[in-house]
Amino acid sequence: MRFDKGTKTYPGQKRAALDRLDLEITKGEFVFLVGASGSGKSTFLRLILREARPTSGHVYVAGKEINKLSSWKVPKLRRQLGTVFQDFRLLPNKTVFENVAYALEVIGKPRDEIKKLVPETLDLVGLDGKGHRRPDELSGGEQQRVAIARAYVNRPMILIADEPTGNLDPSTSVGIMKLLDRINREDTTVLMATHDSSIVDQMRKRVIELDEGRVVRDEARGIYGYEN
Ligand SMILES: Nc1ncnc2c1ncn2[C@@H]1O[C@H](COP(=O)(O)OP(=O)(O)OP(=O)(O)O)[C@@H](O)[C@H]1O
Repeated sequence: MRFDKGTKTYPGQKRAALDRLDLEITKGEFVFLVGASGSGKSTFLRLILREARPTSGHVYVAGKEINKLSSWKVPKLRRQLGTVFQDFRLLPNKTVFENVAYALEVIGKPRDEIKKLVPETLDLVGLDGKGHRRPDELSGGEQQRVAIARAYVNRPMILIADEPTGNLDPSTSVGIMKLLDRINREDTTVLMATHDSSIVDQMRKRVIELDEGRVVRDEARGIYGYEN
């Protein structure tokens, strides 16, 4: 993924939420996106997901220029991007198995493949034997594992995680990070926006810090590096 002077100014705003960003994230990297509230992290992720479009400059994701992609091709792009959020976003009336299977049903995967892929992925995230439960019968950490399974079941090129440990206690968060690290080792790019300084300090991965829409720090094995 690459930003070439990628800029986003929201309608009616004077200041750009992202200001001429130049950076590249290559396949298989693990990247933390940090920065104070309002620094532009969500806007960065929204451009990649094409939930927003750059006002100027270029953003390339999975070899495509985001702004040139016709809207009917957007679902195909999003299939290559798994997403995980702070608030899990599971379907409450579906079981764990159904939540994960749903991600494959909507893209038209055949039933026999779904039957194979879902248990495999639940196993990978440490939820084997819990497929029949509903989200309210799981701990927060387990619910986040379901969300990760759902994001990963289709083996996306990039996993985007927006504050995935934001609702979890520190030891549960460590378990979630081990899982994201494992997924990264399978050659999936992981891009994680976070305010969790202890996680960033423990992992020592690439850290990109934004401030007022600009990159103010980009370190290969960085730390969180600023006060919340
Ligand atoms: N829809 C919008 N309309 C106008 N301005 C917006 C919109 N969304 C974000 N902004 C502005 O763009 C800037 C960047 O916001 P953004 O949400 O990307 O920050 P963030 O780093 O994700 O913050 P947080 O850590 O609080 O989620 C802020 O100044 C914000 O007020």
